[in-house]
Amino acid sequence: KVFRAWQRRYLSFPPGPPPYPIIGNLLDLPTKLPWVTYTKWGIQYGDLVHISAPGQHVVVVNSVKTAVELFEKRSHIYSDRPILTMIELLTAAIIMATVYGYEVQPTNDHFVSLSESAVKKLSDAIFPGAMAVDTFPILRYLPSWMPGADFQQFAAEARELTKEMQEAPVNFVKQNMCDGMDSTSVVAKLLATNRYDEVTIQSVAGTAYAAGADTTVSSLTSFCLAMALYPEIQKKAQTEINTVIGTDRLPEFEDRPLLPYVEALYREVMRWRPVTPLGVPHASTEDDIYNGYFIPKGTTVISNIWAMTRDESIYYEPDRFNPDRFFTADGQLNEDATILTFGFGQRICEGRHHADATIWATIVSVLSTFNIEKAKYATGKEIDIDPKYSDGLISHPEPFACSITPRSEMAKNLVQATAETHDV
Ligand code: HEM
Repeated sequence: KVFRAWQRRYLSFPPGPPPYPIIGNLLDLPTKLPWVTYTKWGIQYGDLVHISAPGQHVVVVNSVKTAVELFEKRSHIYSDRPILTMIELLTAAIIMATVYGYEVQPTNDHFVSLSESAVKKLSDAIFPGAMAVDTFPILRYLPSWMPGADFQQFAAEARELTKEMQEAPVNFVKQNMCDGMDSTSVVAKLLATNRYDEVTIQSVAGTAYAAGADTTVSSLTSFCLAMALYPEIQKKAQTEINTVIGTDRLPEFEDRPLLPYVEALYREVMRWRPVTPLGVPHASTEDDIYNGYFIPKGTTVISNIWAMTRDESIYYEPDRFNPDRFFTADGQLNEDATILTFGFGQRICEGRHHADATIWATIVSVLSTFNIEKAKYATGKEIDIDPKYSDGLISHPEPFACSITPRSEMAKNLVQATAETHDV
């Protein structure tokens, strides 16, 4: 105890922007694209940046090396999750396709819209500074009509959305089971065992869906964006696929080792625009000293994956989409195969193998069958793309115009068959 008191008194926190009395760095906390500000602070203050708000210590980790030191080598300390008042106000977890045996409609799907709205609410609320109520938990007791208490309204809406998102698809599965149409989906199997209560099943299924769907879509949209912006890279990958696979079948997982350029392109999609630029916050469960700095128990520890993927000592011209950076001088794939956007240590993404397989399979299938290009005005002039990304836990490219056209007979037949199935 005495030693701990000594530590607290004589060791300093890691460097960071100077705090004001009482409110700490409250006014410095960025709410828009926070990873950009954190990256600038990283350049100014170093690998580990400390910021504070009343009752809250936050440490931002800006390099892979420090992330490995804290989240992996000291995983017994840095593997908890912070309790955010705002998230508590929303109810815990979110939700939903293999899980429910439900075939999503090609457009305007009700369940998908429900979950997108609820995930967006959660995503907007998770980082320090996003919600004043996280900094001053006492604000939760403000009546909802008070000025400044609009988060109450936000929380009420999010709670309602989350509840509906969790309940609606499980009810759909129950109906299908009654009609004898579903015994294979995860939810149907869990319901059939009679071992778990329905709310638990709703939460588990919802969490898997929420964690997986939006993230994967964001990566694949970034892939389309990169292909529209870098046609020569798309061509190079297509040439590799044509040479190795030909044009009369789709690539399969067994072909993966034979397609190194596609592999590098996949790694570059995940690096160029990391879906989770600030990971998901961890929290420390013990006081710790790192490099002579004091990190108190309960600190929120943020992995600045954006900064790690912009590290110019590893990734030359980091904003350029360039799969060649993953090759050695003698043309072999290099060892940089870790996808940083899946996070670190004990809390690393549970669904990373699933995501890796889904994203790779979609990328290689699209490359083999379609051309993605900038869209054109009626005059034939190309429509410029100025790719902006959204805020929040999961960052998405904002909508952009592009043209997707079948490039092989096989693709044309596929498009025709899909159009007939969906009557479009
Ligand atoms: C591009 C796709 C994906 C990305 C970028 C992604 C990213 C992440 C990140 C950054 C974390 C937190 C890691 C950390 O705390 O350091 C995480 C956790 C998690 N992910 Fe993913 N994820 C993706 C897809 C999926 C999929 C497909 C599933 C499920 C099928 C999934 C399930 C989970 C779960 C359950 C956790 C919580 C792990 C824990 O807290 O212990 N994720 N993911």
